[in-house]
Amino acid sequence: MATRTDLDGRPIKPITICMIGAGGFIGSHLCEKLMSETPHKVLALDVYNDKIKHLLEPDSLPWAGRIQFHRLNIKHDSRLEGLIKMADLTINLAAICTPADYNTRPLDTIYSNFIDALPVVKYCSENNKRLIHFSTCEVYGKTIGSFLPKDSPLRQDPAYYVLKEDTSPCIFGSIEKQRWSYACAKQLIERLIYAEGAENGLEFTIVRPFNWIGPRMDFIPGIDGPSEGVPRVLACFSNNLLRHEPLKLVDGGQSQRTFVYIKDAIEAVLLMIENPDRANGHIFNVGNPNNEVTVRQLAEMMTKVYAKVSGEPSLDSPTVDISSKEFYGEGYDDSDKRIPDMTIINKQLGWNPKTSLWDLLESTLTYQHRTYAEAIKKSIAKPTAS
Ligand SMILES: NC(=O)c1ccc[n+]([C@@H]2O[C@H](COP(=O)([O-])OP(=O)(O)OC[C@H]3O[C@@H](n4cnc5c(N)ncnc54)[C@H](O)[C@@H]3O)[C@@H](O)[C@H]2O)c1
Ligand SMILES: O=c1ccn([C@@H]2O[C@H](COP(=O)(O)OP(=O)(O)O[C@H]3OC[C@@H](O)[C@H](O)[C@H]3O)[C@@H](O)[C@H]2O)c(=O)[nH]1
Repeated sequence: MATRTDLDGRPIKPITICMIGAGGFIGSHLCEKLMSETPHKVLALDVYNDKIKHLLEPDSLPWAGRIQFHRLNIKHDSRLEGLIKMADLTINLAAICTPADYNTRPLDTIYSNFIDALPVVKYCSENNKRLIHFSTCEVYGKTIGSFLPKDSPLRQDPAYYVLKEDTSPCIFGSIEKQRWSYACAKQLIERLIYAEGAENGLEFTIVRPFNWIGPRMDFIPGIDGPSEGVPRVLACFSNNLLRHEPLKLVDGGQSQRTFVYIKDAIEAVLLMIENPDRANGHIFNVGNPNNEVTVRQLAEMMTKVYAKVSGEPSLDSPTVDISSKEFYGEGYDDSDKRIPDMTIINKQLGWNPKTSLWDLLESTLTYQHRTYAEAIKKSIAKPTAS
């Protein structure tokens, strides 16, 4: 491998990374990138390894020896501190992060996103280890603009909706709207990490992902996940398309999101890993402000793209409306709009997303079709046990 240099032209020294939650969607892509393009070592911690099996076996892989899987639950495992001590950098991805859980399992959500992250922060701080912690764009909550009258011209003014790391407030709903249990827990762990930096000198970077999507995201209910499970929107809509069912639009699909391709976003994380002087002490939005759609538009686009990649015609009525109460249950609420400001990440790391929404959906739905279409056909054909 040719000598790699950082953004300031200095050679990059190989490091050891303790990656917690390495077996998830983002972790699997980050491990893949680190193995194929860098000399770094990864201690991969998770309760599952299905999504990184292809990187762990067989032993003849070119990166064998550079990635080591440790099956552990950070809630109760005394090996955690030792593994953090062995590494130069810890990346914490572990979390419950599917909205269907926030209002139905608020205790698990708060424990996972705040309490379980505490020892990770503590061990990094006490052992002078650098930490990259995954937070979320949900810490912004709702936009200021959403509180303006519907016909206010100010709603069109970016000052009322663009989300900036250092100036935007965090606006959540009332306590009974348990949707915000996740965002609030993430906000508090961000504040704790920031305080560890300020008072005890912890070297940290906080990442706020804005709807990263791509292959291996979540699960397809009944195929590689529980049949009653509700994953995030990409997997929900993929599941509907694979089963030739209408896509369900929660409360009419009016909420807006910006989607970024996982492979673009992983480039940003690699820049953070390899440019500590530029990344330490910062909170970074990582998203694609150019890929904004309403959820309804996302459904329409996915329907078109899926017809193209599968060669199967779409339904006459491809979508159906459903109330949030019916879909998610009591206590659901939603972020209205999420446009990331890119000033800080541009200035510090020179990063910009590249992939359009159409292109990222095309490669992702090609993957979904190739991975799941046969299994779904078989599961539908199989008579159900009586
Ligand atoms: N994907 C996105 O767009 C997005 C957006 C905002 C924030 N995030 C944040 O990024 C991080 C990773 O998200 P993801 O999309 O890869 O989710 P994911 O659910 O695919 O990955 C999380 C991984 O953490 C593991 N994990 C959870 N609790 C654990 C524990 N106690 N011990 C060991 N492992 C544990 C899970 O098994 C899973 O493999 C999360 O913190 C999430 O909140 C992701
Ligand atoms: O089948 C579905 C699923 C979801 N939706 C809607 O689609 C939108 C996006 O839903 P997602 O499940 O992807 O989750 P959200 O964007 O609301 O939150 C996510 O954002 C950032 C991360 O922290 C988390 O991964 C998650 O909380 C929501 O408005 C939701 O109500 C549907 O209309 N139909």
